[in-house]
Amino acid sequence: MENSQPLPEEAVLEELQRLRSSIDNLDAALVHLLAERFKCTQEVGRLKAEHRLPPADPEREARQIRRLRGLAEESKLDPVFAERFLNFIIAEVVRHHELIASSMSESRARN
Ligand SMILES: O=C(O)C(=O)C[C@]1(C(=O)O)C=C[C@@H](O)C=C1
Repeated sequence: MENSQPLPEEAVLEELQRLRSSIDNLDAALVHLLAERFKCTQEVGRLKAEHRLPPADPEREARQIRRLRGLAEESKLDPVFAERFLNFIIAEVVRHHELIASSMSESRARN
């Protein structure tokens, strides 16, 4: 900020520490949320494999992206970033679904 007085060094460090402590809490929340999301998607993967449904559902993905972009805009988050982030997660989920499907089809072939 151009017109503000420089903060004394100790106060700067305290402010940095305060912000980093919030960032650490938020990062922990993100990890917990992602872990819960992956628990759900693993169940979806098993259900899809059991019923021989395709791992990816592009129409569902298009709806999710549209919805998330809208939420991002409302929250002043870059919608391009939100879309990339969701695509990154979904790509990993689809990879898990494919692994579940191939291990299920191998075990079907053995029995
Ligand atoms: O909803 C599904 O069908 C899922 O498999 C979950 C999920 C997701 O991670 O949200 C992953 C892959 C699909 O292409 C769509 C969505």
